[in-house]
Amino acid sequence: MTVTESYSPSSSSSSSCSTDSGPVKSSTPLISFLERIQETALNTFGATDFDPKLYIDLSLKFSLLKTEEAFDKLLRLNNGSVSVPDLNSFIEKFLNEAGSDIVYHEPVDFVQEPIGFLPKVANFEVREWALEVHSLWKNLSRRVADGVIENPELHTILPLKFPMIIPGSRFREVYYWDSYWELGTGEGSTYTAIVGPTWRGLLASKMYETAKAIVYNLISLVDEYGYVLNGARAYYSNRSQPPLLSAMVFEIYNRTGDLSLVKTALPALLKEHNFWNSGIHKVTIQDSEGCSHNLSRYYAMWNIPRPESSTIDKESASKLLNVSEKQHFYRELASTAESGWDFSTRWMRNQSDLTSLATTSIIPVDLNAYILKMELDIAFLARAIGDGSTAEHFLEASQARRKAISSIFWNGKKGQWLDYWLTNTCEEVHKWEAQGQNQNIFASNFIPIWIELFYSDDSTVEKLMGSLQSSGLLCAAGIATSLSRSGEQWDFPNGWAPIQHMIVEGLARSDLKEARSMAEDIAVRWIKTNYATYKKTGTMHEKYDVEACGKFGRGGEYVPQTGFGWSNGVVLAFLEEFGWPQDRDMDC
Ligand SMILES: OC[C@H]1O[C@H](O[C@H]2O[C@H](CO)[C@@H](O)[C@H](O)[C@H]2O)[C@H](O)[C@@H](O)[C@@H]1O
Repeated sequence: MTVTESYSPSSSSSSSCSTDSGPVKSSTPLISFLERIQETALNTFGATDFDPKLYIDLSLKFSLLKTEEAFDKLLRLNNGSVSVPDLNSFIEKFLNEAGSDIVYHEPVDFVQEPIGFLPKVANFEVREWALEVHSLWKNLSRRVADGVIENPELHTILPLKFPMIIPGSRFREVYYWDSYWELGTGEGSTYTAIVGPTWRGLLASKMYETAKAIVYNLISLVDEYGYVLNGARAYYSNRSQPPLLSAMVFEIYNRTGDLSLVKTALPALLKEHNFWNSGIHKVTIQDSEGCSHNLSRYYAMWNIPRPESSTIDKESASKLLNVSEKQHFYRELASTAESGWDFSTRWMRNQSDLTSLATTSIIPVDLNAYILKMELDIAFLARAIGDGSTAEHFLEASQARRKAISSIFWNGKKGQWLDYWLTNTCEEVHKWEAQGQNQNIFASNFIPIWIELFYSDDSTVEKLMGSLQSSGLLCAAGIATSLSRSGEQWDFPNGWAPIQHMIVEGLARSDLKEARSMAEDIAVRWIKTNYATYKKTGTMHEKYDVEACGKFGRGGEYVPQTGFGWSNGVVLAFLEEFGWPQDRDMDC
């Protein structure tokens, strides 16, 4: 297989700005205390099966002061450990279990078999399975426990007002970009003619109230913080995640025509747009013809270990010698988490060295495609509520970003958009150089095809299809995220695949018949792999099956992840769009 090469845009990989100087959000005393418990638990229980997030998700039974006093009284050995019985009894007496601050919530709009559910799925076996997947929304539905609203200072979970869908497993809170695939997107409104066929996840399940609740929660985060947090925990407040809120509002509006949602959402979307297009997130770059473009990058407001992974981050940083190198690395770790791709060689100067992460020095293709979508959505939604001047302003912004995406990222020879690496992060205005484009292949290089401005251009679609076909990314479970076998979560063969939804969606909307059939082929692979895994393990909940659909593509090397709300969403969305004929079997 093709091996992704280590990437360094120029010989001067350490720019004069390699020391850390960005903004830092303050942590809370509760988080700092839970990190101490985390550290002690590692020393006491040992590293086997140790999940640091478990400890930062605990909540207090009593005040922080009282809990801290009791913790300080525990008898310690030299290495900072406590006896196992002492630590266990402290935890039992003073802390509530991780996950107890969210409780099951019966979704108000769930019915066993919604009217009009997946009308194009004719095959009985597939319908039955799709109904089981649909019923999984119930397993992932939660609301914040009453105790959190009463005493938020005892919890790291944020007191969201509305019910929520969580990814599942160790992720016991709302995640920003996961929410997009859970929500899926909608079809069948009066606007379908304008936007073309679109998608459904929760919307395929006709759970509009649940979908809206997700969006209202995210809006409340923008109201409070100015952006949507990575996830709804206090320790995620130092960064966001790929910005897909506008896409959610757009899809719900298309489906329900709910103007009051649009009116509430618009001010939040404007705030969010400003967050991504000012300060540290904004990068100005001059193209080869001397035109200046504004684009955006990931950049967390944090330069210490991520609290949910603190013990791991410290270990990863241990080979760095001085404080400023460590701070720089910690910021890169958090900024990579902001990208949603934590972690991947996509962000590393040296494939085998995590400390070479350089996310803040990269202008990412996918982020800018999402922001272009945001601009188009804002223009559309503003027009829907009669705000012509905002609509006009954002239409202009979208035209500028479209030009920027073409000038800075597009590589005609490769037929892909390529991430751009900055050579000197200190410059106010960066000068574009051909060698700044990262030539390595990632699924993100294909994401702009999601946007109508690109999928409506036949010659771009044709080039991109050829490029995708020969990329090596097409696997048994659809599109892999990367070709590198680094062992990182977002690299081959572990790369999670929900983003393939956007590529498939763009191809399916193109006027080219071949593009739609390529999209369907990818969707069929994804569905079959999920089905095979489900049949084998009896669940969609974070199960990996190396052998499922092994005879496709890479012959069993690809490890699909069929857990999580977002897998449910993408399966339902694909079934909604392409259907499943009676005579197509489900065998891999
Ligand atoms: O626990 C460490 C990291 O976990 C999250 O990242 C991963 O799970 C998320 C939830 O499914 C997903 O949105 C993300 O793309 C995954 O990489 C979290 O988002 C990170 O910030 C966190 O450090």
